[in-house]
Amino acid sequence: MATPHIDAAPGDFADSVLMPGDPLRARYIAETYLEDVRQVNTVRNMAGYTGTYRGRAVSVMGHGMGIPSVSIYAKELITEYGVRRLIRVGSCGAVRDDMQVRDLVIGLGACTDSGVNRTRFGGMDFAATADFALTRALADAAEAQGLAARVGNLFSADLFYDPRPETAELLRRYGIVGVEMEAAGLYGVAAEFGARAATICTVSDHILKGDSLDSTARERSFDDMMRTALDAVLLDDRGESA
Ligand SMILES: O=P(O)(O)O[C@H]1O[C@H](CO)[C@@H](O)[C@H]1O
Ligand SMILES: O=c1cc[nH]c(=O)[nH]1
Repeated sequence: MATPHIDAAPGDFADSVLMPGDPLRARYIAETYLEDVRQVNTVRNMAGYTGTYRGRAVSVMGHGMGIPSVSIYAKELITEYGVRRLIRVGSCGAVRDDMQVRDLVIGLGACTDSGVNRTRFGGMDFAATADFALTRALADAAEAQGLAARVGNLFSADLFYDPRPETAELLRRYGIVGVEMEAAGLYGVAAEFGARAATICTVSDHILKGDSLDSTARERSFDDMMRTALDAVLLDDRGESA
């Protein structure tokens, strides 16, 4: 049944959904990697598509920017459309000395300055962690393609433009592998509503070194990440049926 934010019909989404922040990245993934693809969401131009990848039904849909936005879409996909697996395919900033633009990172956990998980978790600190098997499938899929992917803690920021000059250095000291804006919220939604979630990101900029990719590159050049996420769905299927 349609929601205020998704006008798809029941059954329009596959059980596994890749979710970039950018709906145009969703369109690129659908048009480049899926067969028999059709658009299943149009509301607010938050494009959603369903097709097949190597014969398996997969959906891809944008989730917008920030935890409030991803929380709406993830919740509705899980509770109204029966989605069981959500893989965020994002961009992120790097802070570590040993990282650079285009590195791949997988978010085993996600720290945050957002209060949403305390709100949902009775005022206590919720450890926002990805689904282990799905995370392992992402790591295995990257390795199978010969790609190096760093697995670790993300930082999901409420503010893209953080006014605190000390934040990036603090995150560097704690070994944060990527600064983005949604994973901690996505993991909280998945825990609340009983689904499985994971995150893979491509480094789009280095916050301390000052390197940065342009918007076109962020929309349509993260193919290693996209293929890794799609292959991870297939690998995860094998784990679930074992
Ligand atoms: O490129 P996406 O997936 O949107 O991810 C990152 O980019 C946006 C900020 O530019 C935020 O959504 C952040 O999480
Ligand atoms: O949220 C984001 C995404 C990319 N780079 C950042 O610094 N933050």
